Amino acid sequence: MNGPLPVVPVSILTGFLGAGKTTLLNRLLKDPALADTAVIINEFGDVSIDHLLVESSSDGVIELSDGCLCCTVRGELVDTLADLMDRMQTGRIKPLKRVVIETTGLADPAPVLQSVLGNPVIAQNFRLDGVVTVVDAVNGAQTIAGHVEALKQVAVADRLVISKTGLASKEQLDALSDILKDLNPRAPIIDGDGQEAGRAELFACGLYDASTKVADVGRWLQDEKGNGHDHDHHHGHGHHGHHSHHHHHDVNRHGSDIRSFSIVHDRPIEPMALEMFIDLLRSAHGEKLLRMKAIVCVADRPERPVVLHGVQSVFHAPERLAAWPDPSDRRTRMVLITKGLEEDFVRDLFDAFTGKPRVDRPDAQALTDNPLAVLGLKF
Ligand SMILES: Nc1nc2c(ncn2[C@@H]2O[C@H](COP(=O)(O)OP(=O)(O)OP(=O)(O)O)[C@@H](O)[C@H]2O)c(=O)[nH]1
Repeated sequence: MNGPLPVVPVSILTGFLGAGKTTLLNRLLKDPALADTAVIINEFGDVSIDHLLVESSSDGVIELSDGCLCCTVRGELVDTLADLMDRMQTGRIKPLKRVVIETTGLADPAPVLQSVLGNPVIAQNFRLDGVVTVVDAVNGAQTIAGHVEALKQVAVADRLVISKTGLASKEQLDALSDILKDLNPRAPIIDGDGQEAGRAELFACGLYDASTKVADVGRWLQDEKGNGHDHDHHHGHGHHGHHSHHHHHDVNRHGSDIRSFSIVHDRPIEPMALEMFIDLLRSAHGEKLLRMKAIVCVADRPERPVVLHGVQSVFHAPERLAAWPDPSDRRTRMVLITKGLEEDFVRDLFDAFTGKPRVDRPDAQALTDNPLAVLGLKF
């Protein structure tokens, strides 16, 4: 007869939108020491792209449905962990050595931590091993100043990984390190490009201990106690699919002007049109574009999709994949998270460049001649 299964360590990988969580995770999953790890990812938006981009040799990637882990999907996280335990106990999956939960970039980590720490059933089988927070070297300081979630993500961390160090100046890096040390004096700061960030040990933090963090962390966790998943938990992500209609908007959670939406397009897009669409969006509204993630069918090589990542005004170099992750679905999918930028505006812009005729909107030529036309400005 088998004895009880060992308690499985759970790591939380967090960090603001586009900080580099999935990139780090992909690197870490190559470490053989992380075989038998289940990865739970949670993505904003009704069209998911992340699961296509997490490279895992096994089918150990579990995607939580649309919504944010710290709000609507919190109950689903508890159910997923319970289900994993059930599958291990009944021998349907091999015993797991670790579970990694990658949160959405807007997740407030306190309720996520509380789900693992505070649920009696979960606590019998899983223990919170640590929180690894990725901070973007270029946008980090500004993001922490502008978004309370980013600040909390830093404060609760056991380890802080600075990503994109190669894109930042020494001054930027020094200033960011000072901010991080202020918010979380005990967490080691790790260079995301270094060897240490790519090894399984990054996750082995020891039992999570809120008392080693700044005093606020204990209070946040305390505040979350009693906030069960079926409560009337307010949030303000706005329009992300079927969850949004029965939720109140709470500016304290994520800001009422934050929107998440997606664009799906089923014809290949001309490279020039794509470039102009991105260029106009970025140059006119970069600061309102918190995140853009896309897998695009480009007309020059429709069999090899292009992956695009925008993080505020920074657009990373596009990547051509060798093939479609799921060959049966070659549609362009784009997920955007914006702050103070309306969905209709972005859709109109996209339609203008992809040739959808609209009588009442400027077309691509009009926009290229006069980009301000799209702003709806009248002179
Ligand atoms: N140059 C450079 N680019 C990076 C680094 N880390 C991430 N990126 C790029 O940043 C973009 C966003 O990276 P992701 O790993 O998708 O970020 P994420 O935090 O998972 O994003 P969300 O899940 O949307 O919040 C991608 O284009 C990455 O290639 C880094 O260390 N250096």
